[in-house]
Amino acid sequence: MDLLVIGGAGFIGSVVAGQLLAAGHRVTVYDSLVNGHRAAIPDGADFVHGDVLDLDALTRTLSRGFDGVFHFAALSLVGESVAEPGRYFRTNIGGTVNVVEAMRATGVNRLVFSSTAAVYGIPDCVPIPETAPVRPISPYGASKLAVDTFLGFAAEAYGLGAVSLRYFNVAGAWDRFGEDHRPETHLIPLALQVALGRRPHLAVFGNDYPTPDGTCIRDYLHVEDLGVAHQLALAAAEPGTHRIYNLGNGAGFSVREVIETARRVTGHPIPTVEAPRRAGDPPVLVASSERIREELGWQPRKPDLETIIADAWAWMQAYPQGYPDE
Ligand SMILES: NC(=O)c1ccc[n+]([C@@H]2O[C@H](COP(=O)([O-])OP(=O)(O)OC[C@H]3O[C@@H](n4cnc5c(N)ncnc54)[C@H](O)[C@@H]3O)[C@@H](O)[C@H]2O)c1
Ligand SMILES: O=c1ccn([C@@H]2O[C@H](COP(=O)(O)OP(=O)(O)O[C@H]3O[C@H](CO)[C@H](O)[C@H](O)[C@H]3O)[C@@H](O)[C@H]2O)c(=O)[nH]1
Repeated sequence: MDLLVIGGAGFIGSVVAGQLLAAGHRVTVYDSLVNGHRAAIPDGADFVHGDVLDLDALTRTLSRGFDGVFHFAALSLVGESVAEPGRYFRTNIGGTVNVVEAMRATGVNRLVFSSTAAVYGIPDCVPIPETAPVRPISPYGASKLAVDTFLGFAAEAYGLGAVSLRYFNVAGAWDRFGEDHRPETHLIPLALQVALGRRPHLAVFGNDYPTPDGTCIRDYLHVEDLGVAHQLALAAAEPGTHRIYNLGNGAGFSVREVIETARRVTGHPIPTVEAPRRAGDPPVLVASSERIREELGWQPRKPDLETIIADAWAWMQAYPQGYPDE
């Protein structure tokens, strides 16, 4: 197939683009490089340097003809979104409306969209199924929920076949592709940067949450398993239908448990300091992924936290400075 990966220079998009090429598809990456890296675009992919806010450039790109679109391009830092809601709504909602309008104008009708666990806010119960109430507590989560709502209407009005994948916490590495956000804000890569000697210590954001050790609990998912889910989702995208799937392993780990595991994997003490809570963080997020397991046969191959952290660590040791600067 001929596939467009929007945001394919980023962490998850580059893994999916690489996996699609390995599966024999033709891949074009569309990315503004605002946060991604040119060096993360897989060899063998065509590259268009463009912004999702540029409807003309998107339409020109899509008019080459594609069998499907993966849309990863977004701003995705919960804390930053609390300070800058306008920028988040413009890029995440406006950008996706442009993607869908450009698809409609060019007759491309299968889309896989990166949604998030952040749409659920503070859940009533865990693990969280797709039927749980959606009550985001950050502008980031609200922007992704608005897109999920829009995709339902677009499926009906335009005959779009859309799948929203609501990822929980993604980590790990695949092939030569790994996590290199700048600034890095995610727990696992930050812990590993401490182990590598790039940072003196790690801050633990909040120790008074209503959890057994007082720190936040998350469901960590290997990026390799997430990538496979995208291929299943594209195959399941039926014109006129919008499907939603949660993606996680169904097991929660506290911030302290993640740090303990990173200590074991790296053999480094990883010193920590206690810090205040970070704005917009729900205490517990754990996925029920029963729906995608049952309907699409998705099965994670690397569900355990130790493997996820070990793969991220191997990548970081191979590329201690991350991707080369542009
Ligand atoms: N990392 C996670 O744990 C996680 C969890 C849930 C959902 N998600 C979602 O998955 C997607 C990918 O996440 P990631 O961690 O790979 O992020 P990332 O920042 O590494 O990748 C996003 C890519 O989109 C590009 N981009 C951003 N704004 C753009 C614009 N206006 N025009 C064109 N390109 C633009 C960036 O340059 C970057 O290459 C995001 O939509 C994010 O919200 C991520
Ligand atoms: O230096 C740090 C960094 C993080 N944390 C804590 O570690 C947990 C995980 O934080 P991450 O930043 O790694 O991940 P988030 O849960 O904030 O974010 C992820 O899940 C969100 C859904 O809630 C969004 O989808 C987002 O894109 C995705 O990166 C949180 O409790 C956070 O407070 C720390 O204690 N110290």
